[in-house]
Amino acid sequence: MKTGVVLINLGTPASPKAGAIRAYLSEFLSDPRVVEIPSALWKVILNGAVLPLRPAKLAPKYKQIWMEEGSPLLVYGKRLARGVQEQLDQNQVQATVVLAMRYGEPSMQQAFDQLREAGCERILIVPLYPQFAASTTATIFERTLQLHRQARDMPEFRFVKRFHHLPGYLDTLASNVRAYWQSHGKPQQLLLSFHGLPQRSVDQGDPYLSDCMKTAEALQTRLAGEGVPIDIAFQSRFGRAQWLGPSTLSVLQAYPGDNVRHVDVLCPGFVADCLETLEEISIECARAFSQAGGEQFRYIPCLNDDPAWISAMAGLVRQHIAGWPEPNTD
Ligand SMILES: C=CC1=C(C)c2cc3[nH]c(cc4nc(cc5[nH]c(cc1n2)c(C)c5CCC(=O)O)C(CCC(=O)O)=C4C)c(C)c3C=C
Ligand SMILES: [Fe+2]
Ligand SMILES: [Fe+2]
Repeated sequence: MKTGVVLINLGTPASPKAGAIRAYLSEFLSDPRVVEIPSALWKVILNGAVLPLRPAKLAPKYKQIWMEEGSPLLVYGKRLARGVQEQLDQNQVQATVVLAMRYGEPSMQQAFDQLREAGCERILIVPLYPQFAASTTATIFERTLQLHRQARDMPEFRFVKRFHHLPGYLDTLASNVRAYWQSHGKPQQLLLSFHGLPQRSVDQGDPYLSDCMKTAEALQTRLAGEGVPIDIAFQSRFGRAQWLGPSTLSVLQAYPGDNVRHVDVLCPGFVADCLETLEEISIECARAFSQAGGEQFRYIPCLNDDPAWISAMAGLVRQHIAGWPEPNTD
């Protein structure tokens, strides 16, 4: 019985131009799991203000972070999928690994077509989000079934809900921070910045905040011997509703007033660098910190294509596909 593995991240525009950004944002922000205000009202705001204005503002930002091979989120995703495939092959684990994006390309539909053509009857879905949120992880689960709504014959699915507790994920993050400090020296403060979420989602039972806090505690435990204080904050607020706080920007702007002038920022909720880390944190937040009197701002990169992270992901995949019973094909 053939097994397929789909590693799925959020998605990113096909090019750093306004037209491609508009197409991507339109698909992303039309997902009712992402923006939960009444759909008739949201359609007016999305088509009347967000889609006409935001792409032009984002285009120069995407251009600044674009790599030779494409958008960083996609480039690192491809490297991760290739690395996981190599590790499974080396260990004689028979599975086909593909990368997909929830919005844009390579699409989830393309991934399922590829796995169906390869004859995969079991599919493991791995959202590339360590912490569960309905707006990121659940929408991938839902889309998986939606894309098979017309199917007369379906594969078996397994869904990985989250992996914030995975030792290989936490250990690699902690050892990267330690290695960074060994090469560059320690800061006065380490700030863990997670992507934000509307406060309402958490009040309604989304476990995202709790997952982020558990991740932060596990990193604090691993880095306790270093003597660097650790704070937690939430970035990338979108829209006017109240989002989880404190906001990364406000924390960074307040540090110099409290005599914290050397800060390192790590974004443990992103497994790959992207617009939110390379532009919002490394450029915008760095500038705001300096304008508030900060002296040294350093951004510690995401796990990206780190070999230890690729091994951790391959291990997670192996754990999930081991012991998956052969379906009765009689
Ligand atoms: C890591 C987890 C993420 C959560 C949780 C999340 C929630 C969330 N995001 C938006 C709106 C936007 N996010 C945007 C970019 C973006 N978001 C994530 C991850 C999470 N989002 C990533 C990895 C990226 C980067 C994509 C890239 O191309 O590099 C954007 C687009 C950029 C912008 O316009 O600022 C928006 C919009 C909402 C509303 C939300 C929860 C409700
Ligand atoms: Fe986001
Ligand atoms: Fe952002």
